Amino acid sequence: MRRPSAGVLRRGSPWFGQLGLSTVSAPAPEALNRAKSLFAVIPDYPEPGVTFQDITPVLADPEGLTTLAEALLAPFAGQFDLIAGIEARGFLLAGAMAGLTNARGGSAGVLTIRKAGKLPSPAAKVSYELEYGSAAIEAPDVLRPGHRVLIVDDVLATGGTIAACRELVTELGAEVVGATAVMKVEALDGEKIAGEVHSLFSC
Ligand SMILES: O=P(O)(O)OC[C@H]1O[C@H](OP(=O)(O)OP(=O)(O)O)[C@H](O)[C@@H]1O
Ligand SMILES: Nc1ncnc2[nH]cnc12
Repeated sequence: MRRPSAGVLRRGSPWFGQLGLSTVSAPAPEALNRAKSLFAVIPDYPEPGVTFQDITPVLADPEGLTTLAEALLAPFAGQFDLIAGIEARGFLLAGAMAGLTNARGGSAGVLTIRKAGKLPSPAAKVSYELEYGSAAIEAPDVLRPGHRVLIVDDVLATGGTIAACRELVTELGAEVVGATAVMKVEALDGEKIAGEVHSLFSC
C-alpha cells in the first residue's frame, strides 16, 4: 500500500494511526487540575501506613474520565495496537482510552490483564510483590508477535504490577511500547522496578 501524503489523509484510513495522526492530544492544565481534585485519598487503607489513592470518583465524572484518557494517550498516539489494562481500575482506563482512540481516527483494542485464577485458559502468568502483599496476573491468549502494547494502570506504587505486566507481554512475544499510570507514589520509586512510566500526577 502506498503511503498517502498527510494532506489527503482521512479519518478511518489505515494510515491515520500509523502516521501518529490520531487526534488525541493532551488536555488543558485546568482540566487536569480539575481531574486531580476529584481523587479520593484514604489514609491507612488497606492497612495502617498506606495512603490509598482512589481514582473511582474521577471515573464517575464524564469530563474527568475523558481528561484522564486523553492525558494518558497523548504521548503514545499511533504507537500501539493494544492497550493492556490491569485489573481492576486499569481495565476501565484501557477501555476509555481505546474507545477514544477509535473515535478519533486511530485504532486500538484492549488486552485484559487479569488477577490470577479468573481466565479460563491463560497464556501466561507472572507473580509479584505489592505495597501490601503479593499477587499474580495472567494474560489471555490474544497476543501475537509484532503486536505493540501500551500498558496502563491507575497507580504506580512499588512498580511490581507494571513490571509483571511488561514481563507477561514480552514472554508472549509482543512488544511493550510504553507504560502509563494516573498517579505515581514518589516515595516508593516504582520506576526502578517498572522501568519508565509516563504518569499524570505524583504524590
Ligand atoms: O506499583 P504496585 O506496588 O505494583 O501497585 C500498583 C497496583 O496496586 C493496585 O492494585 P491492587 O493490586 O491493589 O488491586 P485492585 O486493582 O484489585 O485494587 C493498583 O490498582 C495497581 O494495580
Ligand atoms: N497507595 C496506593 N494507592 C492505590 N493503589 C495502590 N497500590 C499500591 N499502593 C497503592
